[in-house]
Amino acid sequence: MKVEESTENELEQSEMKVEESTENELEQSEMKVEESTENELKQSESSTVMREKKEIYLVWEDVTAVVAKNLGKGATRKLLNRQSGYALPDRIMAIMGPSGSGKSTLLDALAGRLSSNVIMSGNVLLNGKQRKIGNGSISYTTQEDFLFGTLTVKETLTYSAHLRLPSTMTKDEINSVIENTIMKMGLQDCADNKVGNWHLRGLSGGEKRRLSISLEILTQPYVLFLDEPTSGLDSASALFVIHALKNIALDGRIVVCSIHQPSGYIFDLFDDLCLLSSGETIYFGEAKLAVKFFAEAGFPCPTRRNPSDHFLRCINSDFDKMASTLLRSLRDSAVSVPSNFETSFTTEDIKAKLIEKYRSSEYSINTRKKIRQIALINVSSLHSR
Ligand SMILES: Nc1ncnc2c1ncn2[C@@H]1O[C@H](COP(=O)(O)OP(=O)(O)OP(=O)(O)O)[C@@H](O)[C@H]1O
Repeated sequence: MKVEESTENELEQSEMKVEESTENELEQSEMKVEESTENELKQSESSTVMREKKEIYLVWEDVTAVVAKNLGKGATRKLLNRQSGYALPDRIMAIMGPSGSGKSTLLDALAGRLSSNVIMSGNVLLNGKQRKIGNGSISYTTQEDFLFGTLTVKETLTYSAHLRLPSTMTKDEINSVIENTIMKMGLQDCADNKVGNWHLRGLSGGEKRRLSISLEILTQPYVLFLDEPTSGLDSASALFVIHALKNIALDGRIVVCSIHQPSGYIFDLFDDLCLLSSGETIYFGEAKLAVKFFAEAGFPCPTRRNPSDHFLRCINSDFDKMASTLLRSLRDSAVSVPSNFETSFTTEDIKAKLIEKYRSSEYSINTRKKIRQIALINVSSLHSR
């Protein structure tokens, strides 16, 4: 009897154990499925932030910006006059022009961050809609670097990433975004260096600028606006910054930056050019075709001269004073004055000719055509982030 009882007990117990363990296993496997589905969902949500490539189109048409003069007593001053253009993904655009020509104003108008005293008319549309910075689609980097001197590069990015990336992202995913950003911006060698401040030796100017840009690309905005990203940098650091921006553009983003006077190497990296003078368009189109446009307008770029130097030499009125002083001294010393457009025309004349020429040129016609074509594309709307 006892043997029978114990065998029965053992059988019962072993059956219970099997049932229990099967139940546990089932529960565990159910939990695992739930967990992995949740993880997959989270991953797909975060990969939207990490890898999303969209069709994006930025167009602006007849953008005019005006400020009141004399404390608003009627008179106004035009900062931009009927600017039209478009920017496409995978391309980097330079807004160039002499100081005060309206580069920052145009950038502000496109990014929707004009000062309250500036009145703007015309349209700026991103995928057919007006947008402002602040929803994650658009980022804007100013000339100044606002960074904490006591944090390292990695710490700076980590703080910002945890504050700005979606809460659905796991720690590992956030870390991978940070690592990718560090690689993309070439900050690997200084990732553990402190930013530095007035009493703490830290990053170089170029590294600081690349870190500032890194903070903006963490959230993978569709459009990046940068105001003079190379100002104050030596030529190698400036080239590094523009190279990094070009790589960001090639990731399916639109990159538009104002730049004062790029070196030949840097100019060659730009796909598109918007050349301004006194708020007027001198040229808008492919950067490499600008030399052809200037030649067609009667102001060919001398061989072996940096095109951007030539363009600014033609439209920067500051050269007039220098040219007239030089001419006077040549005449006084009875030296024959060389005859070229630089001595035959004032920059005001050259500017007027170029503005006129551009308005009736194929470049201007093509720009309008392209803007109309873009308006007809049924682009998907962008997510606000
Ligand atoms: N909010 C404003 N109120 C009044 N005038 C303004 C305002 N913003 C810009 N301006 C004027 O508009 C002109 C163009 O300024 P903007 O900053 O766009 O030029 P820029 O080409 O970027 O010059 P820089 O290369 O020197 O930065 C300047 O004469 C400037 O004083």
